[in-house]
Amino acid sequence: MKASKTGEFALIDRIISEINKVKPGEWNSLVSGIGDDAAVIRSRSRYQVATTDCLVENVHFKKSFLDWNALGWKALAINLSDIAAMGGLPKYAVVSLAIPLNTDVEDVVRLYKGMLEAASESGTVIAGGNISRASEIAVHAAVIGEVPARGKVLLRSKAKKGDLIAVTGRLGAAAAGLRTLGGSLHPSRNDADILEKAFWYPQPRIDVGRILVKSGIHCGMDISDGLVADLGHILEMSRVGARIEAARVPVHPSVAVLGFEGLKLALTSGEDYELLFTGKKEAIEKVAAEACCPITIIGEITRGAGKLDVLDNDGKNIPFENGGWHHF
Ligand SMILES: Nc1ncnc2c1ncn2[C@@H]1O[C@H](COP(=O)(O)OP(=O)(O)OP(=O)(O)O)[C@@H](O)[C@H]1O
Ligand SMILES: Cc1ncc(C[n+]2csc(CCOP(=O)(O)O)c2C)c(N)n1
Ligand SMILES: [Mg+2]
Repeated sequence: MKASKTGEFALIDRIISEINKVKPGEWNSLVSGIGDDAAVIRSRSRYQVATTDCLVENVHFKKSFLDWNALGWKALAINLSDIAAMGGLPKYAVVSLAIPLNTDVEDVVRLYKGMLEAASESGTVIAGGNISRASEIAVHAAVIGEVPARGKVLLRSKAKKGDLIAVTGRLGAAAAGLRTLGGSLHPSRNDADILEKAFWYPQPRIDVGRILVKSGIHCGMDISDGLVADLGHILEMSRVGARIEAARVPVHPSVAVLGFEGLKLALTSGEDYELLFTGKKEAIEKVAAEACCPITIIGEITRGAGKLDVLDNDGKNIPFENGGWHHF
């Protein structure tokens, strides 16, 4: 059967079942493997975390609005965000570059300048990589980081009934930025600048990730595919349900002007790379007092296994046919 028919997550399940048949080598050191933002590996008194993600032309961006410096920033930032989503500190990155033969060398330099900005802001060393020619541009990165104290890690499987659900920052700006760059949305010049920047320059929430674990939060992930879809992963892995109040979702001000369409972008469009987490009210208040960005409580974890209700002001369920991005 073709990947386009099975869907992204059924394909990953198939990969998992092949891996589980073999379980080679240091399998016992794996605290948490496939299923979270990064793999967690036991190492002396610490945990190591490892992740990989990529940006591919015509999937994650188009040549028509490509900015090489921004591509470099974003390719590393989306990986740093996965480390942040585990409560980790990034340490080393390796980068695999696929570029067409006629790529300008200065554009590659621009790409690396963008990537190095993200690396130096987060204290990450670019330690190596790979290069290949290709028909379309693709930047793959992998990052290794560490969680300084064993057990103090954010997992998708740790949501508990009665936990409150919270997010960092404001949502929907990256998706509105993509539409602005693609020419299907026409905001004011000022909003266009803000939204395009949100699309190209996501800010990995590494500091907040550390604050979360220090404040007693155990469950978190980053929002790459869309809030509804990503919360779905937490519900599945934690075997719980959730109720969200749409009016509490922090829609980015440059997106809120779009009304219900703006709310839909904030709930289902992804690429904001904010953190989504659950925990006790007191722990979330501790986080809010320390974090450098807004922290908003949007709902509650419930018993109903896998069931997610997004409620409007009248307490009615807002249906979402497609809660987020799927590659297949
Ligand atoms: N080709 C693969 N081989 C092994 N594991 C995979 C593969 N692709 C994905 N996974 C694993 O499946 C899980 C889900 O992957 P996914 O890419 O959706 O997560 P993510 O990187 O956190 O999200 P996003 O890519 O949207 O930022 C992760 O734990 C990931 O490690
Ligand atoms: C040209 C173009 N069309 C659509 C999108 C939207 N998009 C692509 S991948 C993705 C999820 C995150 O990626 P991943 O799951 O690979 O980490 C989203 C929301 C885009 N960025 N560019
Ligand atoms: Mg991924």
